[in-house]
Amino acid sequence: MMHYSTDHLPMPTMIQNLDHENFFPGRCILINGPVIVGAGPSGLAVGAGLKQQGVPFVILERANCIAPLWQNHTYDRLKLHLPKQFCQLPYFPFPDNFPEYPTKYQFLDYLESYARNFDINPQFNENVQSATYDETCGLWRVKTIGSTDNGFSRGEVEYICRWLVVATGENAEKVVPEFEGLEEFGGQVMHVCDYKSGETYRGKSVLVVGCGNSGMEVSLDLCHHNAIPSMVVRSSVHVLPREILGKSTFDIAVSMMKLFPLWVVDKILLAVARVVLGNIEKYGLKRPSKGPLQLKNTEGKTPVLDIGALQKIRSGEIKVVPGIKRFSPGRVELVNGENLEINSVILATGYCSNVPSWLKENDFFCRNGIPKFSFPNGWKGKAGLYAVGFTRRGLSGASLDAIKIANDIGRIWKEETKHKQHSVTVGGCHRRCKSHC
Ligand SMILES: Cc1cc2nc3c(=O)[nH]c(=O)nc-3n(C[C@H](O)[C@H](O)[C@H](O)COP(=O)(O)OP(=O)(O)OC[C@H]3O[C@@H](n4cnc5c(N)ncnc54)[C@H](O)[C@@H]3O)c2cc1C
Ligand SMILES: NC(=O)C1=CN([C@@H]2O[C@H](COP(=O)(O)OP(=O)(O)OC[C@H]3O[C@@H](n4cnc5c(N)ncnc54)[C@H](OP(=O)(O)O)[C@@H]3O)[C@@H](O)[C@H]2O)C=CC1
Ligand SMILES: O=C(O)C(=O)Cc1c[nH]c2ccccc12
Repeated sequence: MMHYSTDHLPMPTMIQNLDHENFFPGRCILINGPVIVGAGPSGLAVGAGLKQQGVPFVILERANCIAPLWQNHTYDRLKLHLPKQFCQLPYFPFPDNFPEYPTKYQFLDYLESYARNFDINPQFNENVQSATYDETCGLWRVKTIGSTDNGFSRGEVEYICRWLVVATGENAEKVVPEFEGLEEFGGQVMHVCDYKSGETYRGKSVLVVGCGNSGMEVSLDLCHHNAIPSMVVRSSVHVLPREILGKSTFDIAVSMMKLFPLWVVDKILLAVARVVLGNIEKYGLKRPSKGPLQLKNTEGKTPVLDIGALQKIRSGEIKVVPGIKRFSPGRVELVNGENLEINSVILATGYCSNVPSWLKENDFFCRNGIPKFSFPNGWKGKAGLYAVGFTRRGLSGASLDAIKIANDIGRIWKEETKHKQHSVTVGGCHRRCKSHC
């Protein structure tokens, strides 16, 4: 049993307000405080802010660990591609000995100590199936299917709460496009979220579909393992050097954004990229018509911060190819008519939010599972609904959301519980924020 100590009593009386039509047959738990869905960096950061203010909460996580995206769905050599000061979570800095670009293992160690430091204990193996606002009682009803570590069902549970914090991320599900003939291809096909290293691809021809940061970095990793990657660039891509004269391009862009409008910063970035990288269009890497930051802001498409793939493209070790027409046994036909013999396919075709599949709400989130209002207005909805980590600003954007959300809930919590202070501390005992019904 999780233990959430709090000085505030649960509110069992509210349960009586739930109407009978919405009667739930499974276990039903009233949460005295917010329910946070997702124990990635965003959910942990909100949890830390709430802990600091003494607000009890529950984090529901479908996986059996914190930050499963980082633990289970990233490749071995991954490093953060933004400098460390843009990737640390609120109230708890990275250790001083971390390098400028921490490895994923260092980042994971940090997240573990973050959770430990704030005594955050998510409820693991709780997959949220639906969340509905019940207007009759003014509470959120969050239904989960629980499982054991071996995958056996533990049945359904309904959590009832006043505040719901959506922290399921922009990368909750892999995007797997359909391709003609892929079922006849016969070789190994995997999404990049399951790729660990190029070790098993030595000497093999691998088609990497997609040229975002994943496609580029996996192609580079394949080169390091003497595999032969061909990378599909079906439309366009912005590649920027990760550093300019030893200083982080991202850091430079952030500084420039304080002085100039976005389009000016984009023009400067592109001019500098042209000097540092040369004309990349001659390698098949057409640049989008929108600038890199404008594209990130409007469409969420992250520019590639090059860590070495471009050099391999120049040398021909990574072959850039156009879009896919169809697959056939052991081969792929491209839109330019070229036909390649390949052993495996790695789909670096991106990720998407899963919010529309479970959150029953039409006002705050768009159909693509991202809040309708962009930064800085997309963190708070109506009726106690919040969203963290959906501003297309990476970990630093998530941290900003988390601070605002924790402070907002903390403020309301303090106001509303002020008058109860005397009655709840009777006996000075700690109480759990959960009550069962
Ligand atoms: C490979 C990769 C590298 C990246 N590198 C950087 C970087 O260097 N710097 C940077 O700033 N950003 C980076 N990002 C962006 C990335 O989005 C963030 O780093 C970060 O993981 C976002 O945190 P999050 O908590 O919002 O989402 P996530 O880490 O995805 O966490 C969301 C959590 O919600 C859980 N969940 C989802 N649906 C449900 C459900 N229905 N019920 C219960 N739980 C659910 C998931 O299991 C997951 O644990 C990178 C992304 C990827 C994919
Ligand atoms: N070191 C790091 O910190 C890393 C960070 N990341 C981050 O993770 C996030 C996800 O990145 P990533 O996984 O690269 O996903 P992206 O969404 O950035 O890229 C997806 C790519 O797949 C292509 N694609 C999609 N469908 C098809 C199709 N049917 N045929 C051909 N190509 C297709 C897209 O092309 P099109 O543009 O034409 O749609 C695009 O090039 C990003 O925010 C990224 O920055 C990822 C890896 C490493
Ligand atoms: O790494 C990512 O995917 C991020 O979302 C971090 C990020 C936010 N804004 C950017 C602009 C350029 C490159 C990376 C990012």
